Amino acid sequence: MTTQAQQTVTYRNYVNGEWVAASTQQLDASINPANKSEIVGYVQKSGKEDLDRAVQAAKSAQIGWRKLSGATRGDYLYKVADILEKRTDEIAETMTREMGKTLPEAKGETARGVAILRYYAGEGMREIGNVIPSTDSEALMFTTRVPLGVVGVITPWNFPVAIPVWKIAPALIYGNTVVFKPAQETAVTAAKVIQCFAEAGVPAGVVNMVMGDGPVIGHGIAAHPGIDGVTFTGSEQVGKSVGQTALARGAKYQLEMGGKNPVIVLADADLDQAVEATIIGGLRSTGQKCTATSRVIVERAVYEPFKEKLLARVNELKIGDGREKETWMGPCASEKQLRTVLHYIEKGVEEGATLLCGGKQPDGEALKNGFYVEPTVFEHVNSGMTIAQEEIFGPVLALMKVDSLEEAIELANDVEYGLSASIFTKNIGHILAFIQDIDAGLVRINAETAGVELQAPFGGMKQSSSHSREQGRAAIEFFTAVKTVFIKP
Ligand SMILES: NC(=O)C1=CN([C@@H]2O[C@H](COP(=O)(O)OP(=O)(O)OC[C@H]3O[C@@H](n4cnc5c(N)ncnc54)[C@H](O)[C@@H]3O)[C@@H](O)[C@H]2O)C=CC1
Ligand SMILES: O=C(O)CCC(=O)C(=O)O
Repeated sequence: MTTQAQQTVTYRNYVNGEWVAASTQQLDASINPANKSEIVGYVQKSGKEDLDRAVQAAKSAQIGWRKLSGATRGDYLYKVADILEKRTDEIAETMTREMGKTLPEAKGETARGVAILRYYAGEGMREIGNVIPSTDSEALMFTTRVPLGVVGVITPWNFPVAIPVWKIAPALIYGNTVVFKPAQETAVTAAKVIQCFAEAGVPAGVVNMVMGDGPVIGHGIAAHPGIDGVTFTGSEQVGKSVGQTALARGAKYQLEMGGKNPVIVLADADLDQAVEATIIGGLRSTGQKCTATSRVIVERAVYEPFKEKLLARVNELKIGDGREKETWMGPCASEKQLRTVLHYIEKGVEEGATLLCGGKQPDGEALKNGFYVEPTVFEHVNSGMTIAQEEIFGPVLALMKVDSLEEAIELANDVEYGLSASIFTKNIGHILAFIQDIDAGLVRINAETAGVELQAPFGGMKQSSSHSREQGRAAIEFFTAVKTVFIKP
């Protein structure tokens, strides 16, 4: 019989084409949030010296990588995609064990990583500039694009495959080299993604991974003079400090941060469709998506039937280990996240909202060792309450009642964030008003607030992002700089 000690692997940093232990000789255990006594793997707790080596490797590899044709860089990404695709089941299983989302969700995310790699592989063959008529009739004027140089990639734990891939793939295709710092909570999954780059033969130094704590390696990336651009996804507080640190030394930065995403349900909505989208948008991945539905704003005429249908569906959801077939919703990704969610639930009750269902850790022998929380629905929530304003990042929905579309949009916009927003209605006039007036980077009609597509721009308004966009062709704006060229015979 194999023991856990025999099975538990130690994952190393990837620097200059080699798997290396951190100079600190310190490790963290990455644990399974569905069963906190299960160690998924040991990961490096690196120091500044490890980061310096990775930056040096990325710098040395940069010119060689930039000088390859886009098509050749694309061929490497196609190879990475093929390898990731072959390893989908294994990597998805690791993701579920390491951060708790259900296996079908983890498989879907890994498949999305494959599709993103292929999308950006093709990008190596697409145009990178425009010809602009010069006022000099003998001259040729055009724009072209060049890479930034070395890009630092700082990612969270909620999409441990998709987010790193949607940052690393465009960075590489446009000719940058990368220093990647994954969230420590999901560093095993990240290491498996980087194994795919290594196995595909991506040249040494082009992709480097340094695991470690945010304030050490994450901050170190933002502050490092050898890093030309920093792309970050995570909390608003950390994002802003990353942005300020990068700006202070004149580096380019891009931040994707929180959301407080509303769904509006109008009186003429298909209520079954709206309920299903609210459940999926709000509670899939245990509500741990920046695009998750958090506020549910319902017109008075349909409030009661909507609430009844919603509660009936929520009460059916099966909580459990994401590896089990019957499980609909897994645990929170970490103890810290569980504490945050419970804190917000407590705050909701304290501030006078009415708890309709959930609100606590579920009972049951099978669940007592994991970071589980019940899907939770509040009503009588007003905009002044903390649960109506702050990002919870957990399976918590706040119901709010309104009398008109205008009131609904006003309420929806009454937060600091502006990432995604949905409306359920059949009225074209209401749809057009919503598209026009809602403060959100992703505007969704008769669809859940989550559900990002890789070929379209992704990003938010207000405090949700640094006003930049990721994914699709929009990625070229961050990962390259424009040169305007004027040629005269
Ligand atoms: N927009 C999104 O997709 C995400 C939002 N969040 C929000 O953030 C809250 C806290 O989650 P955390 O994991 O603590 O997020 P976080 O913002 O602390 O972590 C995100 C990444 O930043 C790194 N980091 C941490 N401190 C840093 C620093 N001082 N300088 C540079 N990098 C640093 C982390 O190691 C991780 O790689 C959640 O409750 C949720 O509200 C969390 C994850 C993803
Ligand atoms: O909804 C999605 O698929 C992406 C969400 C996201 O980027 C995030 O939560 O960080």
